[in-house]
Amino acid sequence: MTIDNKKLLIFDFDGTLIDSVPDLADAANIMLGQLGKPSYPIDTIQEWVGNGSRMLVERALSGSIEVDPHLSDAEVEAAERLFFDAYAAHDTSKTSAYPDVETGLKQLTDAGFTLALVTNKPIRFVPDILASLGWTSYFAMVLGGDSLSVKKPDPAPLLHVCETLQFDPTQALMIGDSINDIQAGKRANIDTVGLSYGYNYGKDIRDSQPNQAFDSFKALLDWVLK
Ligand SMILES: O=C(O)COP(=O)(O)O
Ligand SMILES: [Mg+2]
Repeated sequence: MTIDNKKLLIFDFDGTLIDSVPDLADAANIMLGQLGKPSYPIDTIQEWVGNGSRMLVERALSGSIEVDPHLSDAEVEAAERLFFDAYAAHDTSKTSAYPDVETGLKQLTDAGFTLALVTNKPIRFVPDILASLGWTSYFAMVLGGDSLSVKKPDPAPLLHVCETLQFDPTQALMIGDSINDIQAGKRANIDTVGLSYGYNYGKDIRDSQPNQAFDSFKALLDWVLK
C-alpha cells in the first residue's frame, strides 16, 4: 500500500486521537456506584471500550467483556441513562490528545488531505469534545456510533463518508486503534493503518493485519508526510 493516491484520511477517535478512558471509566464507575454495584480499575474498563457506550454499560453491569445474558433491556437502558448523565458532566475533564495529534491534524490539513472522523462513541458527545480541543474545523465529516443504524466493524459508516465526500474507497485510508476499525476498513475496501497505543481489548493491533501499523502518531505523520 502506498500513501501517494490517498486523499481522504478517516480517523477513529477514542484510543487514536484522544485518550478518553479516564473519563469513560469515571462515568462507568459513577453509574455502577449509583446502582450499588462494585467499581472497576481503569485498566479493566479500558478493555471494555470499542463497541460504543451501550456495550460498555452492558460489560460494566456484567463485570466482564462477556455480557451476562440475563441482563434485561430495561436494566441496561436505566444504567445507560445514568452513564450518559455522568459522562455528559465529565466528557472532557480527564480526556487528552495523544502526543503530536494536535500539530499533526494541522499538518495533514495543510498538506491537502481531507480529514473525517468515524467513532463508535454516541454522536451527542463528539461536538463538545472536539470543541474543547479546538479541532472542530479539521473534520469535513463526523459520524458517531449511532449516526447510522450500524457501527464499526460494519463498513457502512466508512462507505457513507466516502460517498458523501465523493472519494473512491481506494483514495481513503482508515486509521484506528481497534480491530473494529481494521475490519470496517477491510470490508469497505479501504486500506488501513493500525495504531498500537490505544485500546484494542488488550490485544496487539498487528494481529488484525492492517496494511500498516505504527506505535505512535508521530510515526504515522512521518510516513504520511514523507
Ligand atoms: O465508543 C467506543 O466504544 C469506541 O470509540 P472509537 O470508535 O472512537 O474508538
Ligand atoms: Mg478507537
